[in-house]
Amino acid sequence: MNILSIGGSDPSSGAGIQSDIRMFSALNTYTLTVITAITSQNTSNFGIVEPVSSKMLKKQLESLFLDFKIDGIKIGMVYNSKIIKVIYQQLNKLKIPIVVDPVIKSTTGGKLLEINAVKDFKKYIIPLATVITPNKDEAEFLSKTKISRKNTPKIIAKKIQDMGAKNVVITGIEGRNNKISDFVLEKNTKYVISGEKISKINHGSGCNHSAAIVYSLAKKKSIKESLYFARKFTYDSIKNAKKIGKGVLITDIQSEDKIKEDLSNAINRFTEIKGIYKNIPECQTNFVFSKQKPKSTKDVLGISGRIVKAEKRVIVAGELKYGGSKHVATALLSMNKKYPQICSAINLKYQKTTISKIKKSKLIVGSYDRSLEPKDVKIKGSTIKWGINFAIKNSKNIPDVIYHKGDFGKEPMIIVFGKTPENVLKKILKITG
Ligand SMILES: Nc1ncnc2c1ncn2[C@@H]1O[C@H](COP(=O)(O)OP(=O)(O)O)[C@@H](O)[C@H]1O
Ligand SMILES: Cc1ncc(COP(=O)(O)O)c(N)n1
Repeated sequence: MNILSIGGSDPSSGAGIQSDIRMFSALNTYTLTVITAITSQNTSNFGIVEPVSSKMLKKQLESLFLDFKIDGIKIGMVYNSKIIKVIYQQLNKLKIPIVVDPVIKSTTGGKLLEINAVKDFKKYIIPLATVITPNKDEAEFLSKTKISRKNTPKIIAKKIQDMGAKNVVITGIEGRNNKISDFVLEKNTKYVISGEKISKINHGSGCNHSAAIVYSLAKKKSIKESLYFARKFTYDSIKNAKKIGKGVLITDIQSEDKIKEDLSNAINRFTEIKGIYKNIPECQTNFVFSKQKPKSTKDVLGISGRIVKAEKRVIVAGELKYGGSKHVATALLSMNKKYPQICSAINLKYQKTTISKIKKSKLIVGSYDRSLEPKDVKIKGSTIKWGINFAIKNSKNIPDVIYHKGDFGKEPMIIVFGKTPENVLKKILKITG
């Protein structure tokens, strides 16, 4: 998936284009970027702004539209009227989700939109928005109305919707009991997404929120699903905010989320492989991905249920959890001990046809014979560890696949290994179907 972020450069990478690259990368998404302005800022102070020329902006956009399929666009800092008009000319005919984050002032007080550009912002940028995400201050500023008992968030959101945005989210409305809420106005419905307020002053949460929304919309999720996803994503990024500079904290995403995201994407794609149900064994399938240097199955993410066969479909029963898999995770741990770069694995049904496809596809295959298993291994219940080590010892290179033909009362099995779930998936595509 390719997402385009149009916005300002923040050299401290806490917000703007650089923050978007970090966030989209954490979501496993390729980021295209068009810079509207260069800023000098850090976590304490905002310096100066140098907008790019209309010509430079137009050329950047054209070069991307000529080359890439773009699945969604995020618009952040636009700064002046000239920039606004070029963006409008280039984007107004597009039929992909566009999320507008109306950045007006930075957390550190810098001006991100010239006062005399506000009119054009309303005229040209707001109507491009599939979703617009003003925070409370920005919503009040754009609607020229203070939120009060009389002027509810709904009234203010409606004013912004009337400027042309399809869906409006007013973020960061603080409530009682340490709650922070986002008010949502879709075309025909309104709702509030509420949650716990984290007491951290941070830089980047608004950028992360709009980035996560466009990511989810580009994946064809509904507005509501995307907003819930973005809220959770942003919450995690604030929770994980770090003191990198001397001033405000910079939001970040834990790498665990990346592990989850990568595995979850691969599992979804696995379930969509045509005819894959034929490769699910009686004991069902698990797909795992470990942290670096895993010590136990607790460091291995897997499905707490299994991927199960339901007639000619496969479905994921259970959720992703560390420690969610026992058998496949144990096999992976043995493999990872010898080859630390191998962090992902899946088990598939043993079939002679699959083995011959594996051999033809030039993948490296190892195997073990459970009937040769020493008695003490059986008693200790460490069959998998013994088997994988046996197969590794007898293989000159890193095995892509290890299988065994079963034993009395034990189902034969194939395990495919790889560095990442994506890597495992590529191998599966070679040997199934
Ligand atoms: N301290 C906080 N604790 C939890 N969630 C927050 C906090 N601050 C903002 N959010 C949430 O983060 C998302 C981004 O909003 P916000 O930070 O208000 O945007 P902006 O950076 O434009 O001010 C929203 O979903 C908002 O509710
Ligand atoms: C280039 C650029 N774009 C956006 C923001 C707003 O982010 P924040 O409100 O977190 O300062 C920023 N500071 N700089």
